[in-house]
Amino acid sequence: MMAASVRATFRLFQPLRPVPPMRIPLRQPTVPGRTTVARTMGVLPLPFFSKPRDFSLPNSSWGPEMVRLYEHYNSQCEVEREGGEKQKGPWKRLPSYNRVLKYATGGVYLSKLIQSKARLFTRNIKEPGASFEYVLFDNSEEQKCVGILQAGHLLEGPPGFVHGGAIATMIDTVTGAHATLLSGPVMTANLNINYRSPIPLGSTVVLESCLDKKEDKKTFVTCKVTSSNGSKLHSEATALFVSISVCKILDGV
Ligand SMILES: CCCCCCCCCCCCCCCC(=O)SCCNC(=O)CCNC(=O)[C@H](O)C(C)(C)COP(=O)(O)OP(=O)(O)OC[C@H]1O[C@@H](n2cnc3c(N)ncnc32)[C@H](O)[C@@H]1OP(=O)(O)O
Repeated sequence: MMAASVRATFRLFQPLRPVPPMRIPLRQPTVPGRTTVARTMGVLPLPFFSKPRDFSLPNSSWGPEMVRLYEHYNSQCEVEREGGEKQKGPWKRLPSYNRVLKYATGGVYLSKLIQSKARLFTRNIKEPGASFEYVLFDNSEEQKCVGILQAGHLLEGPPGFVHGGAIATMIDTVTGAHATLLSGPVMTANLNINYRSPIPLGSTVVLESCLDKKEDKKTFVTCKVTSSNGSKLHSEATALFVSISVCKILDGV
């Protein structure tokens, strides 16, 4: 019953794609002598206006390498043309929330309607810098997605190094977000990782996901994890994502 009503609601939010945190203006520009309040104020209850936290923005726990790489890609999200005019650049920063529903159009509202405790596990350690600090950038023209990860102290596997499962999680996150952008809703069907050299805990690494090929429901991507200056290969992976319908997820697959 619950699944059916959620499914009906979710259809309104298709297709799955990122949205800016707030699409509906709270207030429209004030015209002298007239107070204008967005019409939607009467439609949506006030708590729905709270802005979700975007975890992909710099915070005080980010080290110099994390900040440097963030700035490197972020500076290419908007480029200045001759004459000073700004236009979209080749890269796009992807926002990052603590609940998957918030990625869908209108999902911020849906996320609040469904009072589930479910949270995206890469974004649920309260202490900044303790686990996965990451930001994703997408380059649709080159069909590439890059993740910059600073691996915190709670991700330890072998003493002083990052746990292989945490590395797999981040490869799945970067390739999964990339495949979603390429093909819409997908699930990981296969993830194959070769761990080449350990990642020191606390270090910043770069994950680069590239489209290999698309065949009907299948999206094949490859991923490389390298040190922040690209000199060391830490891991390489291939992944297969299979397109699914959102209704299937809501029905419990
Ligand atoms: C703003 C940003 C936007 C982005 C916004 C994203 C935000 C969010 C961020 C978080 C990102 C986290 C990303 C995590 C992503 C998961 O971690 S997903 C969780 C882990 N994965 C699972 O639990 C999947 C479990 N498996 C399944 O549900 C089903 O087996 C599958 C994978 C959906 C496939 O089932 P199906 O739809 O029935 O597919 P089926 O018809 O059997 O097969 C289709 C084709 O795929 C092939 N295939 C299926 N499975 C396999 C396999 N394992 N190996 C090889 N081939 C296979 C079949 O042979 C078939 O091939 P063809 O015959 O067509 O050539």
